[in-house]
Amino acid sequence: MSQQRSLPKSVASVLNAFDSLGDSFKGAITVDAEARITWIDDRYRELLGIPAAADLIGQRVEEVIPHSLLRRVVETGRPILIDIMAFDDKQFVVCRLPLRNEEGEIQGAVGFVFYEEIDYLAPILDKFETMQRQLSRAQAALNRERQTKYSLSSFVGASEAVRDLKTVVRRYALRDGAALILGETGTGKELLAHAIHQQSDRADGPFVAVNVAAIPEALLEAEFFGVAPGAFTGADRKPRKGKFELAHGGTLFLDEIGDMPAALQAKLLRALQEGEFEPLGSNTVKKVDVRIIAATSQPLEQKIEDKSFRADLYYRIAVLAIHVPPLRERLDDIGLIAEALLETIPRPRDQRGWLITPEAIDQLTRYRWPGNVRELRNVLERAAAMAPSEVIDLALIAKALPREATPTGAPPIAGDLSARLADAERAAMLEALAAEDGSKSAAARRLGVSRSQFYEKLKRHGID
Ligand SMILES: Nc1ncnc2c1ncn2[C@@H]1O[C@H](COP(=O)(O)OP(=O)(O)OP(=O)(O)O)[C@@H](O)[C@H]1O
Repeated sequence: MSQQRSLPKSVASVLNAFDSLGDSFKGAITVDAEARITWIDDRYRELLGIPAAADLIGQRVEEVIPHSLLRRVVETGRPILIDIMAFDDKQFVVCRLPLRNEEGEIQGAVGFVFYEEIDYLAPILDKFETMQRQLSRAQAALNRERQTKYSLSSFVGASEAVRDLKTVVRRYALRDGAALILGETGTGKELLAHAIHQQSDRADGPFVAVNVAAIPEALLEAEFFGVAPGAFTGADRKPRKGKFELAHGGTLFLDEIGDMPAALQAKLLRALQEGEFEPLGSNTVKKVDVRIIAATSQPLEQKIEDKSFRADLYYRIAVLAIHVPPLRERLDDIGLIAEALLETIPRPRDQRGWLITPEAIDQLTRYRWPGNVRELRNVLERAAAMAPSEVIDLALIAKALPREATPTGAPPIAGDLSARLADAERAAMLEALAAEDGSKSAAARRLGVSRSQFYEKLKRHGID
C-alpha cells in the first residue's frame, strides 16, 4: 500500500511504465508546491528504512530525506533530469520533475529513484564514482596545502626577548581562545600565527590566512562569509565558501585586522560570539568551529579612541595578546637570523652556501631596522645579488643597506645641537618612509605625529 493523498494521473501512468523495470525501479515520491510530501510509494519508504505505519504525508520533504532537491524543483520549476543520491553506502539514480496544473502553475514535484542494476546507467555511476575519488584526492591535497608551513622553530632567535615570546606563544597555543599578535611590520607576526596553529590541538585542521588590507572593501564580506547560490542576479549562481567555512576545525588568521571596515567588524564579532554567520544573500545561518588569530601593526587602542575600531571586538580578540618586539630590540639575534635567511636565498649553482663575515654582521647590528626581519631579508638579498663569491662581507653589506640609513653606532654627526636634532629628525622620517613603502600617512602614524606636521617637516627638510 502506498501512502497517498492525491497522485496526479500523469504520474500514475509513468509509474506503470517504470514497473516493467522490476527491481531496478526503487519507487517514487511527490510533494506539493511547499515541498511537503503528498505521496510516497512503499518501495521508496522501504529504501529509506521508514516503517509502514509512519505517517509521512504533510511533512517537509527534508525531514524525511535530508538531501532532497525536490524543494529546488518546485521553487525553480526546472527538472533535475539525472542525479545521483546515496542511501547508506549505495548510489541511486534520481530523476526529479516539476508538476504543473493546466494553467502551467507549479503544483509540486515528483522524484523517481532507480538502482544501478540498470546496465545503461552503470557507466554514469562509474564516472560519478571516479569523479568522487578525484575530488576527495584534490580535497586532501588542498587540506595538506592549507596545513601550516612554519613551526615555532622557524622563528629564529635566542635573545631573552625571543625566549620570553616563545614561552608565551607555547602557552597560548594550548588555549583555544582568539589571539591578537601585535608588532611592527615584518617582525614575524604571520610566522608566529602559523606556529600557534601548529602547536595547538587544531594542527590537523586547516590554517587559512586573509590579509584584510589587501582585499577591496566591497568584496570582504563575500570573502569572509561566502556567497549563497544565486545571491547576485546573473552572477555566479553557485554557492562559494568563505574563509570562515574553509577554516572550519582549524585556524583563521586575520592579518591587518585594524583595516577592517566597521560593518564587517560587527559581523565578525557575532561570528566570534555565536560561532555562526550568514553567507551573503542567504537567510540561513551556518555554524563553524574556528579559532581566530588576528594581527596588526597599528595601534588599535588609538583606533578605538577615534571610533574606527570597535572596543567590544578588541576585548574579544585581545584576551591572548602577544607583543612581538621589533628587531632593534633584539639585535643579538641578527647574526642567527641573517644566517637562517641566507640559507633560503638562492645561490649560484657552483657555490656551496653563503658565508657572512663577523664584520658584516656587526655592521647589520648598527642599523635600526624600521622594516624589521623583512627588511633584513631584502638587504641580504641585495648583498647576495652583488656578491662576486659566496662571501658576504662588510663592503657588500654597506652597499646593500639603505643609503639614508643612519647606523646607531655611526660616527657622531657634526654640528651644534639643533643641527644634530634636525639630522636625526630627517633620518627618522626617511626610515619611516622606507619602512612604510613611501606611504606618508603610515610614516606619520609610525612616528606618532599628525599628517599635517609630517608634511610640514617633509617640506622643511626638502624631502621629496
Ligand atoms: N624570527 C624570525 N626568524 C626567521 N624569519 C623570520 C623571523 N621573523 C620574520 N621572519 C621572516 O620575515 C618575513 C616577514 O615575516 P611576517 O610576514 O611573518 O611578518 P609580519 O609581522 O606578519 O609582517 P606584516 O605586518 O608586514 O604582515 C617572512 O619571510 C618571515 O619568514
